[in-house]
Amino acid sequence: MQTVKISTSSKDYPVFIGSGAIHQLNKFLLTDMPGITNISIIVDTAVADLYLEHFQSALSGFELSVCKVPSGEQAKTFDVYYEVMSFLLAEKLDRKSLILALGGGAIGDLAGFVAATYMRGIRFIQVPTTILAHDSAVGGKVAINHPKGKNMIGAFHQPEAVFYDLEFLASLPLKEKRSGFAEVIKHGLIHDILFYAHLRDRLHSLTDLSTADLEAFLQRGIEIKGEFVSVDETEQGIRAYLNFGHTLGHAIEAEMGYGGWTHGESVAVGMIFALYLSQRKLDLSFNIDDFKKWLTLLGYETTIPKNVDHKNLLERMKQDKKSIGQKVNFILLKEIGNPEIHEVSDEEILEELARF
Ligand SMILES: NC(=O)c1ccc[n+]([C@@H]2O[C@H](COP(=O)([O-])OP(=O)(O)OC[C@H]3O[C@@H](n4cnc5c(N)ncnc54)[C@H](O)[C@@H]3O)[C@@H](O)[C@H]2O)c1
Ligand SMILES: O=C(O)C(=O)C[C@@H](O)[C@H](O)[C@H](O)COP(=O)(O)O
Ligand SMILES: [Zn+2]
Repeated sequence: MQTVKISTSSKDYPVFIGSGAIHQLNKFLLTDMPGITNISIIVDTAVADLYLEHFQSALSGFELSVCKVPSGEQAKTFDVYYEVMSFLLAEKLDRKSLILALGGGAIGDLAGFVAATYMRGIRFIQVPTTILAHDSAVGGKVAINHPKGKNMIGAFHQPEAVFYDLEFLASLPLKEKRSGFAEVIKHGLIHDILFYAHLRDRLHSLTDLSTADLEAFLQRGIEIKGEFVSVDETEQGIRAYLNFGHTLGHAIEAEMGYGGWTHGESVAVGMIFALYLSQRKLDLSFNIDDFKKWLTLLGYETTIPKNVDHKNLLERMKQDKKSIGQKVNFILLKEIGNPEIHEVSDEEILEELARF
């Protein structure tokens, strides 16, 4: 098992990565988190069917309750948030209680936001079950969506630890593997040209990946994420680089109706768009056609669907959290591994969307 240490201004915590990682959780709770009164597991129904029994059998000596929520983006709604809050109150969680988020990024984001706001903040642990969650479980961004925009209601609240048991990943459908790998590729593009080159070299299919490769890719992704978060926990500056591909990506997700396209599928298209803008505005030297061919081989879409209205996308991008005074800011690349934030005018965005 590997451990990556995440160090932020509000908290330091470990990310345990490897097969069987959840079997270390009980010991961690007993030795590193004294005084826990009771624990609530927040889990989506699909993950519960697959893994809840197995997960619960790894825990003993605690008063446990289980709160099941819908799977996918349906979990990140105000109604579900309210239901979970009501559940925790009924279960009498207090300020010494613990929340365990068992699931993908949607569950981590929801449960983390619940933990951040229940009685003004209680402790939680991330137990990610998707590839994508190598990103979402680390760094403390927690949120639910608003119909007007992704993650519009949220907080920064770091977990006490992350237990990333790679055995969970075996049951992931291909679509979800693809979604997760978009963020792995993002981590390479924004920060580590050698890692990106290594991914290009090794990743020809998402179905025949060796466990060793998968583990190494996820660990490197987590390390890169940790580097940004440790310098800039609350996104005053360079943390925004982790948003590469998300300006358009989030607009696509919201415009298509949350869950229509997965987060990673939308981010992949958003990254291609940001690469075109990077060529236009920063003279990025990079073969985008070749990149698109690679993504196509891996099964990604490489442009927005024909029926999506460009003006609607622009309006959504104006509500992105990086937009200031209705001016849209994109994360662009000067070169691979070297991101910058740049304002892009409405005219430039619409022109590039028309060409896209
Ligand atoms: N907080 C952050 O820093 C951050 C970073 C990236 C993404 N996100 C958020 O994460 C969410 C996407 O995360 P996700 O892709 O993990 O989504 P998810 O939690 O919706 O999981 C995707 C689907 O896979 C299923 N699933 C989960 N684990 C499984 C398993 N082991 N086997 C089979 N099926 C499984 C779920 O039930 C769901 O249907 C988005 O809401 C995105 O905004 C947050
Ligand atoms: O951790 C971050 O910072 C990121 O931007 C990581 C993204 O992959 C993630 O999707 C995040 O939730 C987006 O944040 P938002 O602030 O744009 O909602
Ligand atoms: Zn993301």
